[in-house]
Amino acid sequence: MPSDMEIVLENAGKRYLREWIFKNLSYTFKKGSSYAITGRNGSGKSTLAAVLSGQLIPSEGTVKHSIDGKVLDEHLVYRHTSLAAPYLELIEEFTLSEMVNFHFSLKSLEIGKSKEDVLPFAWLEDSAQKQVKHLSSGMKQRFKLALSFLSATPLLILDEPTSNLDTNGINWYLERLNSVLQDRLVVICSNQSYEYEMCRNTISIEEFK
Ligand SMILES: Nc1ncnc2c1ncn2[C@@H]1O[C@H](COP(=O)(O)OP(=O)(O)OP(=O)(O)O)[C@@H](O)[C@H]1O
Repeated sequence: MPSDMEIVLENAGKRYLREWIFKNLSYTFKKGSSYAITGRNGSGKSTLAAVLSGQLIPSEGTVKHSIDGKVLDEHLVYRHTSLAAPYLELIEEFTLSEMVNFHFSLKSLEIGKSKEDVLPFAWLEDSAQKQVKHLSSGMKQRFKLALSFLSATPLLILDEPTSNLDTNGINWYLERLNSVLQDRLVVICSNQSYEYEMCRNTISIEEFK
């Protein structure tokens, strides 16, 4: 079972040049709970996801990640985080098998899973020798989600999780999401209620302008 992750934001704000994307955000994110970050296009959902994943540092205020009660060095947050998003690319030249091997040389697999389980989990077992660049957009999204779902990280952030997925893919996503909600801290950035309606908490980023 992944460790216990907590993220505490205190008066956090992020600005690009003169534009404040969000301000005065104080919030605690806890393991075993799930959080939807909602808001219109361009409102700052992905920016907040980048702060939560340790990729961006707030322009004001603080963000503190801790694992099992110990505060993490901000440079180490990425090791404990899985982020799946349409704008994050995989290594396009790799075959899917190579991508699985590479990804899980950096991250541990969920207990009870092996690398051989990853492609069947994503319904991609027939594409093991295909290059990532030759996947369809929906296949690629399932692959990205599968790598995140199966990584034993306490923090799982999904930005626009069902983009490019068809109805079967959306049901696939909902089932797999359900199975990780209890054990991890899950954050979903979305405008589509069906993607996040199982989340216990909703943060409307537009309230923090
Ligand atoms: N690196 C950057 N430099 C300057 N502005 C940026 C940068 N990254 C994002 N922005 C701006 O920050 C604002 C919020 O963008 P963000 O991608 O976080 O929104 P979003 O809510 O995720 O949007 P969408 O629903 O369209 O994905 C936008 O105005 C965007 O142009």
